[in-house]
Amino acid sequence: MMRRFLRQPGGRLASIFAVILCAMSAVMGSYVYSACQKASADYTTLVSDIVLAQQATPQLRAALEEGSRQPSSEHIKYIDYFISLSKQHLNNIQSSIERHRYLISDVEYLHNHFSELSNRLSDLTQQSQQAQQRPELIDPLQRVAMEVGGAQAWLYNQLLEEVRDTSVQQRLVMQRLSIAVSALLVLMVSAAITLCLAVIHLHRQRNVMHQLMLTDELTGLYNRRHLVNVASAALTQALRDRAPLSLLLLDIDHFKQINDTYGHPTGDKVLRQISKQLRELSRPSDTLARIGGEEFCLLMPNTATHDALQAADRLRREIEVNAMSDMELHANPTISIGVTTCQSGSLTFEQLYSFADKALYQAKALGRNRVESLLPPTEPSPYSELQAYGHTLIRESSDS
Ligand SMILES: Nc1nc2c(ncn2[C@@H]2O[C@H](COP(=O)(O)OP(=O)(O)OP(=O)(O)O)[C@@H](O)[C@H]2O)c(=O)[nH]1
Repeated sequence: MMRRFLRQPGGRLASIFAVILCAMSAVMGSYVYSACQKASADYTTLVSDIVLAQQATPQLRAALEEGSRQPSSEHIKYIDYFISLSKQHLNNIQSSIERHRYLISDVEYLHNHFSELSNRLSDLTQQSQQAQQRPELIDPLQRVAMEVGGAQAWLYNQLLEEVRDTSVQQRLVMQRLSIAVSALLVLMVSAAITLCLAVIHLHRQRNVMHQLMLTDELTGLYNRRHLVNVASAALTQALRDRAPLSLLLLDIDHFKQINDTYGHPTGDKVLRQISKQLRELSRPSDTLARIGGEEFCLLMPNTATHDALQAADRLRREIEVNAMSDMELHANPTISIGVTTCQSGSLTFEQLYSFADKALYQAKALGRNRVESLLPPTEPSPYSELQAYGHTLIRESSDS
């Protein structure tokens, strides 16, 4: 079923569309997922940078207190180390913010505070270097360092609040985006499924239409259009293989009487019943069609006249004996059959049909419920075979 669907151009198109939609959906889904992951990782990095920087401030304060108790160049070096550590943290945070500007909504406002703090830390470094030469300068150094530490703590608190606010907003946006993308995915997949179902439906409709075009509604047998197509191909093949091809024309006898006596619905039932029997009695390789009101045609590839006559007589007898066993008709309907054969010659279907039609006409004229044959002029005569079955061979005037 799937393979048949894919073989159709519409089916292939729908499948390609479905695959493209699914691929697009998967790409969008994974893009949103990785964007969420990246934002969360960037946020964690920035927050941990700020927390580390915040931890350096009390360490500096402790070093200053220790230094003021025992002012020595050793302690001042220690203070200097924490000042440069604070500067390093500040630089890290600045470059982290530069790299992930989207994590903070108002960067410009913080920018001035960063430059001011950076300048003050540079001044503090100079002061601590002077204090290393002159330890008595430890008090002014401590006073300024305390002020800078306060400014640092304020800035980092502000920064954390900013980052948290932005992160909450971004999480909200991401959640909405995820919902929108999920809805879009569902829509796309539904569209792809709907498209595939529509193509399958159209494909089925087309098959039904095709079937209706080739079959007869009442009996379910093939119609004349299909028979002509199959016959043309079979004649070409027969010519190529130099093989015989026979055509039987079957007509129900006195069908008008059946209609008149029992009514049209019974007539239809007779037509269906005879069709069913003809179908059961004919070979699968033969093509059986209803080509007129009560007229049928059986195309028999690879069948010589002798075999075609045998088959025709078998059909005639079966219909006469069994056709209407379950219907209350006064007498079983009978059929007359005209047979012709194309002995690997180059005939058209119309030509072949006219020979079978003439043979049928002869069968009707000779009393009905019988088989007659007529061969194309150039074909060899199966006269001796026909004698054996008690049939009459009608010869073309040109042939006799
Ligand atoms: N019930 C029914 N009758 C149909 C259908 N198609 C054609 N007929 C009838 O078939 C009858 C054919 O009548 P005729 O052509 O005179 O042939 P016949 O009565 O069989 O006589 P012979 O063929 O000479 O034996 C007509 O009455 C048509 O109305 C059909 O689909 N259903």
